[in-house]
Amino acid sequence: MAMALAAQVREWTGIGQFPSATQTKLLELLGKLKQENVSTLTILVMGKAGVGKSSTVNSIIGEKAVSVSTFQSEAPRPVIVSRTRSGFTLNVIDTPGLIEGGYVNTHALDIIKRFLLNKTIDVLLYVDRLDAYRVDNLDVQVVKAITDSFGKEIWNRASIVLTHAQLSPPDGLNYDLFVSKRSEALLKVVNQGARLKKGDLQGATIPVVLVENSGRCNKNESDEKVLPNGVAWIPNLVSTVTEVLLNGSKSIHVDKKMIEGPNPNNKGKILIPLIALLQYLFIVKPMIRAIKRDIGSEGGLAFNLIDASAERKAKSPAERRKAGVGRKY
Ligand SMILES: Nc1nc2c(ncn2[C@@H]2O[C@H](COP(=O)(O)OP(=O)(O)OP(=O)(O)O)[C@@H](O)[C@H]2O)c(=O)[nH]1
Repeated sequence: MAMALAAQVREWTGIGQFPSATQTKLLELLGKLKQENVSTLTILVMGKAGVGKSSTVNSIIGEKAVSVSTFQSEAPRPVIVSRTRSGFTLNVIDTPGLIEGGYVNTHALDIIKRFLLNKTIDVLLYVDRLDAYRVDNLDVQVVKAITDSFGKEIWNRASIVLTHAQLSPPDGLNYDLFVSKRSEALLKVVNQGARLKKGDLQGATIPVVLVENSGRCNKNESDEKVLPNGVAWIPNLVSTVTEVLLNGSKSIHVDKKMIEGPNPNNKGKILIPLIALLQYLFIVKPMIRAIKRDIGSEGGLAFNLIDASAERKAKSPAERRKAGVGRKY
């Protein structure tokens, strides 16, 4: 199995597709990782369906490594894309959308968790679109599902990616203002869904990065794809990933316990037989013993009382006999 996986790791030739300015920046970042003794980077890409997860994977790798579809495929499965470059291995895991028919697709989530068994997630890219104007409870549920699966700590290793970033905000709104409003809304969703408390995050906040996967993305004079605010987004995305990786928090290792761990909603149900056993051993059994003891002693006591009153009332020997005084019980 390990050999089969190793055989799939191809040379990261896609990097050569980027304009030289982007290549230089990417190689600089890889050099920085090497300095920090990081030789593997595994990025997990998650989010709702159709938000641009697969397109973002392809943009990072620099080639059409995973298929991009307008419609969700029949049997969605996670896909790992692995590439090496001078001793460094980049793994990007694309996952199926987490929402189906207005609900969190727990089946898809289960498949993702099983796929990740024994893998270590270095960075989570939580993808959504920039050109969406509201957040709702479904967004909170997606974040909650991710948190329930991998723990709150995963948000220490996360970055929010907003696709479709080449847009003109409505009502002539300033681009940066629009971006910050949308970012705030999503950060709120993450805080709410993950129930993050003060101090839960290693850094001050989860970084938000903008992505424009379209082939029609504007370019600067160095031929790099740029956003309306002039930022060359591919090196910016990789730079943010590097910062998250080196922020001092721990990577998330997905073990058996994590994927088979009790759903927090079922915790109570699992404890029921144990509580019943403890109740039997420490409450019911001692009660039965006490009742038995009481019956025994109460019986004797009742007979003694009859004896005593009969003895007091019985005057003649006949009366005493009739009352059973002196009879052995
Ligand atoms: N204009 C624009 N279109 C995008 C962008 N990212 C993705 N798309 C388009 O959006 C559609 C869905 O993209 P995917 O990358 O398949 O989205 P996904 O999140 O992987 O979808 P599922 O696998 O179904 O969950 C495709 O038609 C893409 O071409 C973007 O940044 N800008």
